[in-house]
Amino acid sequence: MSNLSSVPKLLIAASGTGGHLFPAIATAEQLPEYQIEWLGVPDRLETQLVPDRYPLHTIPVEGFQKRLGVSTLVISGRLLAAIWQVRDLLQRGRFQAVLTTGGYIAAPAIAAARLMGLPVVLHESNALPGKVTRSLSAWCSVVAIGFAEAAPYLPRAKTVHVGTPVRSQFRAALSMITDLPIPDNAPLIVVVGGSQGAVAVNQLVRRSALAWLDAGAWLVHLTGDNDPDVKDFSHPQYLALPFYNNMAGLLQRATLVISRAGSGTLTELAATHTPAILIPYPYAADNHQTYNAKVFADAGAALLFQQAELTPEILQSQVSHLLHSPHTLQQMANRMAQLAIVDSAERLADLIRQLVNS
Ligand SMILES: CC(=O)N[C@H]1[C@@H](OP(=O)(O)OP(=O)(O)OC[C@H]2O[C@@H](n3ccc(=O)[nH]c3=O)[C@H](O)[C@@H]2O)O[C@H](CO)[C@@H](O)[C@@H]1O
Repeated sequence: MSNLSSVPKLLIAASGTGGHLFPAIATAEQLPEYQIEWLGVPDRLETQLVPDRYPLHTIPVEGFQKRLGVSTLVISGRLLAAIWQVRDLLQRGRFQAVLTTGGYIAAPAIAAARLMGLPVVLHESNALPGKVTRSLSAWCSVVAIGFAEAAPYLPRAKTVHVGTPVRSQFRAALSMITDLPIPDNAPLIVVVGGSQGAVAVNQLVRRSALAWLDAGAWLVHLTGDNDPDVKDFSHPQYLALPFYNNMAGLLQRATLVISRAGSGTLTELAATHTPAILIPYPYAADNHQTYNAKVFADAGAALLFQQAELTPEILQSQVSHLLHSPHTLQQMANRMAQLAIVDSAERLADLIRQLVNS
């Protein structure tokens, strides 16, 4: 029988969106010799994705955001209480290290681990690191970065460029999209708005799509489930879905993707070598999606348009032009492939092993 006390234990603090959870799950899968437990927030996506795989502990952390009527004293009190809870969890569970992917859950996780002298790896997937990463990076043993461009924003941290881990569906032999009736040779445009959908992109696409469809393309439009006008457009070659699971198969089959510029989707586009038109979410914190998109545009893998400057006419003509330019699309696909870091999950897992064993 194995001696449980010799099994290294890792606490993963990752919460919120697919962009924070998928890289952490992919890394956990590369650490089969570890006993892993998860720290998240009640009612967030982790409560659906994690409990089947790892024990999930939750603490309420949304209260750290400065809001009208909530004093700094109250916020500090909540943060201290959360640090205390995490410290208790780390102590009772005899964890040896912490991995976090940023966001509000990262603050108490990093503080508690460092107070106990445990190594902490913070993974930052965006080209412009988030506020929590910028303020707490110096406390972490290592900040693993998805984009090399993030390093100059973290001058006091030890950074290692590992890329961003993708879900296992992107790492296996890619599956086909047999559940969608798309003819084999038809050009396919896919629209993705991040894990929540993007209403403004949806409106632009519906006003531009007819020309692409009439020219023979098919369109899979992942609308999210907050779009009130989703029934406003229909066409035999147009499929609108609130969410789709087999993203690896879909992105690989796509001729061109129109997307927001979240780091998760960008990393997946690189993994499947799929050319893209990127429309950064204009209200993302510190406009970080523009920084992500610029990395891909500067590399020649994608075209970048700010939402404010993009009319349906411009989008329609840009897409039509690309669909008639197979050579340009192939070049963009090649540039996408050059941006992919296929062993990112292994690199991040190795970083954790090195710290725990040092
Ligand atoms: C609005 C906002 O601030 N979003 C941020 C959020 O990303 P958010 O999670 O919203 O967006 P990402 O592009 O990073 O990830 C979306 C994920 O959802 C998946 N998906 C999407 C649609 C669908 O139908 N099926 C599906 O599986 C995508 O394949 C991808 O894996 O955290 C990321 C990581 O910090 C940031 O880079 C993003 O800027």
